Amino acid sequence: MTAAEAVKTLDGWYCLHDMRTVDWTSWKMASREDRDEAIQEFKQLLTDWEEVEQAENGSHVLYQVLGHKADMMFMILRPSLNELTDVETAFNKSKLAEFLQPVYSYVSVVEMSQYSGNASADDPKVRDRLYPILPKWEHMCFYPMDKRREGEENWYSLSFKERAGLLYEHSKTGRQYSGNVKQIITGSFGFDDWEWGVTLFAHDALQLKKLVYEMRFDEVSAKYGEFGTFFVGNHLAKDGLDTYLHV
Ligand code: VOV
Repeated sequence: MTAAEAVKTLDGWYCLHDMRTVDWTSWKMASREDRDEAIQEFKQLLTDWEEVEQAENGSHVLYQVLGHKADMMFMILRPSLNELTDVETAFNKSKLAEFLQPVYSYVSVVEMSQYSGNASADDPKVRDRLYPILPKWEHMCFYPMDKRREGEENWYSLSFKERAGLLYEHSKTGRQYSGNVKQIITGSFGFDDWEWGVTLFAHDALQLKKLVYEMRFDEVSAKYGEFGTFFVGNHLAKDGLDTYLHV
């Protein structure tokens, strides 16, 4: 059997998803001054990140996660892995981070696969996909995924044409959610434990469930999709931090 052809990808900003739980016990035990200092310092960090976003050198969002898996979910985009590491390290050195436990992280890069023609990185629409300013919509969902390679169900031995056809069907389902769900697909081959990260934003949380459910029936997901841990949360704006961290 001849090898199937790999699809070419366009790759944009590097991406870190960083999930933390809050150690509420030690947060409550800290003095009021220490808590205030931690919040102020964190807000300053967010202000610095906002400047990066305004200069279109990266983007970030913060969500408050439901359930025990995490409390805070950051998604941070930067032009290089080095800059992403600098952001992570600066945050880890902050006072607030002393009260947070890292519980999950995911490293990837914004990706567009070239199944339907050759998109150019000079096209402004393509640039917006590769270097997205993340939406600050009410809800966000993140999960990693693989494409199966087991017996007859091996994505990586399908021809280019077969994969392109399946992804075309996939995109038709996705497009029905245009305006209601925004997806950002990040590739993580060689970077993390799964092959892609899926990040979805919605104004109405139910739209996330409806889209992911409907896609389960698309052949590409039904036959070839394998999924990791799901995280879902509500947008946490800078001016909501005092309320969130008030004890
Ligand atoms: C919100 C809707 C939505 C829309 C419009 C959409 C469209 C598209 C298009 C046009 C393309 C192909 C070109 C490209 O842009 O890369 C893709 C590609 C991809 N998708 Fe998608 N997808 C959506 C949504 C969407 C979801 C919800 C998922 C998770 C699957 C699920 O079952 O839980 C997903 C996954 C992917 C992946 C992993 C890839 C890369 C596949 C590869 O082998 O390279 N995707 N997707």
